[in-house]
Amino acid sequence: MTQQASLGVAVLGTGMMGADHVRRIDEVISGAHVAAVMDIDADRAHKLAGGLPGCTAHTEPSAALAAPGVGAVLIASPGPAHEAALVEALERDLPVLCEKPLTPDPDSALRVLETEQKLGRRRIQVGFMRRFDSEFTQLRQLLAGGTLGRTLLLHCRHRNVRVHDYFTNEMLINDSVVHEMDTARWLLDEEITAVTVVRPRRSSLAPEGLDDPQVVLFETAGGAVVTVEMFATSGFGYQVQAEAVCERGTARIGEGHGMLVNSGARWGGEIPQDFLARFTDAYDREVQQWVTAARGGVPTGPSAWDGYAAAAVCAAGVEAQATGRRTEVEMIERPGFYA
Ligand SMILES: NC(=O)c1ccc[n+]([C@@H]2O[C@H](COP(=O)([O-])OP(=O)(O)OC[C@H]3O[C@@H](n4cnc5c(N)ncnc54)[C@H](O)[C@@H]3O)[C@@H](O)[C@H]2O)c1
Ligand SMILES: O[C@H]1[C@H](O)[C@@H](O)[C@H](O)[C@@H](O)[C@H]1O
Repeated sequence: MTQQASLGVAVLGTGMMGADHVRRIDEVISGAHVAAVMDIDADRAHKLAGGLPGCTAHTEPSAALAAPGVGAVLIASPGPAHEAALVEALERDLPVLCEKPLTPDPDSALRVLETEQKLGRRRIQVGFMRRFDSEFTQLRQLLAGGTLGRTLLLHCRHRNVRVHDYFTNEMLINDSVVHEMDTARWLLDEEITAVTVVRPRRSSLAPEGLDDPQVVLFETAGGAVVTVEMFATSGFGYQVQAEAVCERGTARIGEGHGMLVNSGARWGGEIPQDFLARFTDAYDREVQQWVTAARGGVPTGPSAWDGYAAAAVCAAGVEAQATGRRTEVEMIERPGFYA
């Protein structure tokens, strides 16, 4: 029996997510190693590569993709840099795991879809990691099984402790609510057709220029309604929760009932402070599944189509937010290639 070679991954962008994925591939994932890292910050790339035997450091995506031993790409640079990197990876016929967003707008996402279709096989997986979280998976199975009947409503809560000072209203949709756009499409197995945004009174603790919290409402093709409380500066913890209200019952996830401690006349537990802590297992499963598929041929996780659909819903969300009006989502028909 021949032993399959380890997959050499080039990681583009070595900030918070990129560095965490490098650690993950190095320490957790089987069947892969980090063969190259790339960042426009040369020091950052060199420091990271220094701790990894055989890994080369680069400041240009092309150089990293062409580096010795590279057979796959993980893109963790900021969204605006994704399109060029994706197209180059496809031109080299390399499997790609691209952190969300696929690209920041529907037109550029469409160009990526077209390039992948021309290649003739799926090469892209998008980093919507919640699809690999055990609670989200369990909820999807329950809803798909039909014992609770049709899903009528999905209530979501997405709370971050804090955000950078440069976080804007648009980013609240494109960076944060984009996750609910994907999870709602995936949990309900239908497209989102319209978006409305409501702004309650603004928290005095939000950075200037950010109206926080906001409530985002999606309507789906089959008539379900999804509400998302997005509170980016909750201050106390990172919480991602969902409750499906169905014809014959409800189901809730994300309550965080980990260990409860009784002591000193109090009871309580801990709330994770960021996504790296809350979704560690999901990121591990996401990357392992991608590596396994990349070595075997066909990616099975969220596709470029899912990235495009989320970008289309984001565009409607940003317009709804700016105008205060219900905004319909404009999307192309799903190509048979992504059936
Ligand atoms: N799935 C998730 O939960 C999750 C969480 C956070 C971030 N993200 C996504 O991951 C990506 C990176 O986010 P982050 O939080 O790590 O950002 P970050 O700001 O911490 O890091 C970005 C890194 O990319 C580098 N960079 C900038 N321009 C570049 C370019 N053109 N090519 C290569 N590198 C470049 C920067 O120097 C920096 O090191 C974004 O797409 C973001 O939306 C996903
Ligand atoms: O970029 C981050 C990331 O995608 C997190 O998963 C999300 O919870 C945050 O709101 C967002 O700002």
